[in-house]
Amino acid sequence: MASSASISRPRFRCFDPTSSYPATADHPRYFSSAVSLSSSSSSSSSSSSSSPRENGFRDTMAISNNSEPKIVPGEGGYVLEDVPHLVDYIPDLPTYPNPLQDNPSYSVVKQYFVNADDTVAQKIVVHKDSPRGTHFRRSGPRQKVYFESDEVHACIVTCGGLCPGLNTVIRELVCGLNHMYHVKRILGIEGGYRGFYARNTIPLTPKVVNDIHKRGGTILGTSRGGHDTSKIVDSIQDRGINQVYVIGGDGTQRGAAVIFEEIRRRGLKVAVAGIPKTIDNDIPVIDKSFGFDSAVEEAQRAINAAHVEAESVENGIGVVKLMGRYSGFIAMYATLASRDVDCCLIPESPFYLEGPGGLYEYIEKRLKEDGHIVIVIAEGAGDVLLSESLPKDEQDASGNKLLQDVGLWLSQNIKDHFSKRRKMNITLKYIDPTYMIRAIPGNASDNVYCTLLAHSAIHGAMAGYTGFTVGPVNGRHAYIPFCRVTERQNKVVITDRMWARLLSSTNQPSFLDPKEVAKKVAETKKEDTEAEAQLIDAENHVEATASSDPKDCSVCDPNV
Ligand SMILES: Nc1ncnc2c1ncn2[C@@H]1O[C@H](COP(=O)(O)OP(=O)(O)O)[C@@H](O)[C@H]1O
Ligand SMILES: O=P(O)(O)OC[C@H]1O[C@](O)(COP(=O)(O)O)[C@@H](O)[C@@H]1O
Ligand SMILES: [Mg+2]
Repeated sequence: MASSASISRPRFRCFDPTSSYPATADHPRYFSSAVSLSSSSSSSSSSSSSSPRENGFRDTMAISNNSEPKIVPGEGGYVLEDVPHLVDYIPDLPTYPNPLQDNPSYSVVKQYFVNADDTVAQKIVVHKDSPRGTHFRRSGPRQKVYFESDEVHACIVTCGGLCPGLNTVIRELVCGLNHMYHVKRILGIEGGYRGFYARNTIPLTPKVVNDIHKRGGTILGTSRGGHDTSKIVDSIQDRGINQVYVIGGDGTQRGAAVIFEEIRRRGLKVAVAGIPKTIDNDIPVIDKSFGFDSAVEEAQRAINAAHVEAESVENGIGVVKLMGRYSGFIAMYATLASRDVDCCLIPESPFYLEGPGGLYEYIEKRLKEDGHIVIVIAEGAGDVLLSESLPKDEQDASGNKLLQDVGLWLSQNIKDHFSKRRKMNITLKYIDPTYMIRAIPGNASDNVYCTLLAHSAIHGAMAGYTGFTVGPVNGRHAYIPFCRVTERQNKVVITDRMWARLLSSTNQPSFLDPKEVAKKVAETKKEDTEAEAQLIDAENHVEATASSDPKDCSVCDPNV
């Protein structure tokens, strides 16, 4: 679902020749301005007996807080957007054989360990002459790990809104760490980010989490706001935590990115791994977020009820409001799945009520032809119309825009229009299942998906990767740098085939004038071409910088 139309460009920086670190089997040299340290680390010796603030603590060392994207060019326009690794800022860390090699469940697998060079292509539809394009490091277990089992002290935190499958991810992190890597010390941080410094922790064991995947919500609790980076990292240091698993949406991943930066600045041997959670499916790059399928499935029940109500009366109108603050994926997929919906309204596709081609005209047509209509509206749709009539500008504790009830507003407007102005007898039922679709446990396929996400995160952290988010890219799980999942939101592209399929299945008006459509298609094509040109630039750029005076930055800036 991540659209090629909104490919964002990597930011290319100067190649800093002082920034190289020793190549390892799993970790080839790359070009970046990553930090270099003046002395070797002894932090790998941290173990269960290490005292607070000694656990890889290197506060006094001069470490740059500047972490640039790690861009590795290859042949034919190949670009690897790599994730950070602990050895980027703590060289000479010892490695250990992966305990999975002795695990009877896994040792039977031929080629169980991922090849160090495996990467996953972001774009898989290519032309004969197109560049190979952006790739991400393939996730999975590595032959060597950077933590000994009894050295690991992991923590798990859940932040932001609820989502089906949260408890499954927690469960699989705990069981995966324990069963695959024999990790015994795992802490649950209560109540989101602020829990690091203001709440209790819960020791998590496979026994404690055994049944939690059958429950909705998160056993750890969650919150918005309350992200205080230095207090959080102090708490990580004080507790001797060296693996941080953060489950949350775009805001949470942004928070994890700054935690990672601070950890890196302090020179701590602490891996930070993000597991993307968003019921709205608005995280870019990854194919789909966990819980999304469960939510779409649950939304069917509300749509079904609206349909039954609407078709049982004369001029019946069913309005269902679904989640989707900025992205209309839930509404779009719920509509496509249901086939009972006559009109789907999402934030990405502006609509209007009055006049030819407007919503009222379409409703009247449906009522005349079918006797009823079902409308699905995402909560962020029609935001402009709504704020014109009811101006209000509020935010939640995380800075997300607080929305007014568009379903109620639309229902009232439809009633006023048909009853008062058109003098038609209509019966409108408004159903708002908002929180019902996210408070459920994950369904079967989401539960399997959550397991893979948790395992990817564990393998990555054990292998020493840090500052990354996990997720499938074109079906293969990968490690994605935080910046790539936070730089924009995934949105329904209304010039893509999926939205066209929806328009064709509901037969609703597009609410767009044909000139606007042509303009959008042209914009999309231009963005695609620019993104491809950027990839070629990337390769040329790195070649040029590697062979030029590193102080000459004119080659670094594509605008020069
Ligand atoms: N830019 C940011 N920097 C640091 N923390 C952030 C940032 N944006 C959000 N957060 C924190 O991430 C957590 C979750 O964010 P929120 O937007 O509520 O949910 P989600 O992660 O689901 O998008 C909150 O505790 C919030 O304070
Ligand atoms: O009322 P709350 O808990 O703030 O949550 C409502 C919001 O959460 C969302 O599901 C998205 O939240 P996240 O960013 O946490 O995934 C929106 O669709 C919705 O507006
Ligand atoms: Mg969010």
